[in-house]
Amino acid sequence: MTLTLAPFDNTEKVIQAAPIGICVTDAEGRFEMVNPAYCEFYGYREEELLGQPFTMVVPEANRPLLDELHARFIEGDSDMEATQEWEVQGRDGEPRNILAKAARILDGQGHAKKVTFVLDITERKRLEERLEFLAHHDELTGLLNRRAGLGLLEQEILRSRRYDTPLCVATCDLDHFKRVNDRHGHAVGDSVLRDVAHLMKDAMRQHDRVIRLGGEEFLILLPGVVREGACRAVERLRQRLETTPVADEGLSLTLSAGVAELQGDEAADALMERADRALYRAKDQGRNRVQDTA
Ligand SMILES: Nc1nc2c(ncn2[C@@H]2O[C@H](COP(=O)(O)OP(=O)(O)OP(=O)(O)O)[C@@H](O)[C@H]2O)c(=O)[nH]1
Repeated sequence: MTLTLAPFDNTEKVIQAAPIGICVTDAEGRFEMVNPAYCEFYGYREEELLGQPFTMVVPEANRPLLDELHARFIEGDSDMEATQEWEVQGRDGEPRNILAKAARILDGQGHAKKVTFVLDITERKRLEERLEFLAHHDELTGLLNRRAGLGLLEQEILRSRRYDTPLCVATCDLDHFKRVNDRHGHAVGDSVLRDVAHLMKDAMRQHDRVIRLGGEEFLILLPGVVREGACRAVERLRQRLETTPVADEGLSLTLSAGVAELQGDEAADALMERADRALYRAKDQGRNRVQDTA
């Protein structure tokens, strides 16, 4: 398609009206032209940008790399730069994401410049990151979700076999949680779950992983720990929950737990089943206790 701009050169108007950011940088990477959309996106006035190095809108750590890429593009053979994603920052310092595509152009004296087209993809990026997070985490508590947790258990089993190290699991279930919902409403129930999740993560060691299996049921993976050690750790958690009021209402909650240590060539579901059986025993025996599979 041929675009005819004659008899007048309307390029300037087209650039000014473009809804995407456009800038021209000289061989040293200084701004020579910025259009209104570019200024608006970064929160600077035109006169604040002109003559400045374009790296003023990228995080400090990336400046040397971007300077080098700019110089290489200006001196190189290719007239078009592939579309790339970058993290940038405007006047307010907030990180944003852009898609940038660039072309090399020549001025009247034959000097090479770079024209860059900038598309704001911050929202899309945030949405992608959120979807990625939600694929592996439970939205209410931020803990790993069931699918991710069971995947992790499979990995921990492989690791335990390869390095011949122990591995324990604990299935935990809040006691009489239904009463919280019934007496205080679902929103308070949600707050309780959030606080309990936070307490569980805080009470366990860094290498332990806390997973929300669903409802008021959690799974803790304790790699490198034998059954007695795992029981002690989960007992500490039980005591801590018992003595820590949760949610704005300061409610007292307790939990029951079943602990099992991986045996021989046991599969993940068999290990979980043994932990579950211990949990049922803890419930049967009056709740608010930790049972193991001995
Ligand atoms: N607020 C809230 N409640 C939930 C959520 N998921 C599950 N529940 C509730 O958790 C309750 C679980 O009840 P039960 O399975 O009877 O267990 P329990 O009352 O804790 O009794 P025991 O386990 O026998 O001690 C049900 O009322 C569910 O509706 C959630 O995400 N938010």
